[in-house]
Amino acid sequence: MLAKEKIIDALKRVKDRDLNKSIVEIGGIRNIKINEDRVSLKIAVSKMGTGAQMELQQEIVQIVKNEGASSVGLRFDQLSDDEIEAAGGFPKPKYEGPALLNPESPTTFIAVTSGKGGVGKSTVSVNLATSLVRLGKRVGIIDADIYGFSVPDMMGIDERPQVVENRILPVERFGVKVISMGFFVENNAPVIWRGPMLGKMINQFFTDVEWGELDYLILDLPPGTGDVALDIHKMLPHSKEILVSTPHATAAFVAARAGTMAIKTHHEILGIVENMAYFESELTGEKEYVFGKGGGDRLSEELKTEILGRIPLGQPELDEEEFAPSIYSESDKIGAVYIEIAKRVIEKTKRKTKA
Ligand SMILES: Nc1ncnc2c1ncn2[C@@H]1O[C@H](COP(=O)(O)OP(=O)(O)OP(=O)(O)O)[C@@H](O)[C@H]1O
Repeated sequence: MLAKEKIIDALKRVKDRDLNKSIVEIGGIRNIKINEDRVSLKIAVSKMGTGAQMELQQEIVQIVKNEGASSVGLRFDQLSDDEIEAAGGFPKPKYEGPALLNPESPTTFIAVTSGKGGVGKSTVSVNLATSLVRLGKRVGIIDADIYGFSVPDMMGIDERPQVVENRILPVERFGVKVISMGFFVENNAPVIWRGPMLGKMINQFFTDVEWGELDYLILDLPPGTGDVALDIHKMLPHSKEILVSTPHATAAFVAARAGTMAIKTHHEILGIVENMAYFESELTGEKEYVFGKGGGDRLSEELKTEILGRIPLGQPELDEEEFAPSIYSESDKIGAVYIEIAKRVIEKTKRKTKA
């Protein structure tokens, strides 16, 4: 008579093909009967009716025969969902896409969007990027606003990215690694970009650009809620969003639509930046609400998100050396507002970024 324990012991080596765990360990041995040298088994697996199950069957029969059985009767059973979970569940498929898009990557993606053009989305994108760098973060920016690639001009970038061994090296400015669609079109000519083409291009930015390690990748997206914006939303399932709006009621109303899209695509909205919020008189310090008041607050109520900051009207002081028309310096009043916004962004995304 064969010993049950010995057979179970031998079966410990056999692994459930999909859980990659020993069938004995996960409670797969449902029944084992021995009659002289004949063995009858019932074994539960995580997935029935697969090619892997056939293979498993042959392995088990062989092992039991090696233990001295003259015949082996084998039936299969399905492990319950609870048993599968208790066994640690199915291992995650190995990620094979670009490193930057790996959900496990420490990079936080922040898409900066607006309901309509001209509200300062690109200005906010570049100043958020430089402020994050000033706070010690590693930052990249993708200028994907196909209606006008303004990021290079705003940051005072004249050069084009170099290509080394088929890898695109982003242009570095103020410590920010910059890639703009504008780098790759002739004379910044307006192009008719269709969704798939744009998607391909952006995808290439993830695969072919040598970003190195980044804490934040800021995306300056086209305004509005068109197909293009929607495609990008879908392409970056774990991206967070910042909405830029002015205090004007209509601007806030259209921004709400962009916010609704973020919610639909399950993107977390980090908050709202209310740009051109007021004009502060240098003489009296009085605030003048040139574009009205309250748009941002209403938007924040509607989308149940906070206002990350309110940027007053005002141009950066031009530094002849740096010539970057839209970058506020650290000593600038508006630059300081951006630093506060960047701090709040870091605070809200802490879990994901490396210390
Ligand atoms: N707080 C501000 N005070 C004064 N001017 C500003 C402010 N923010 C942005 N601007 C100016 O407003 C104009 C539009 O800004 P920007 O290009 O950033 O907007 P946008 O929303 O990205 O527009 P588009 O979608 O058309 O590219 C620019 O000339 C910019 O310099």
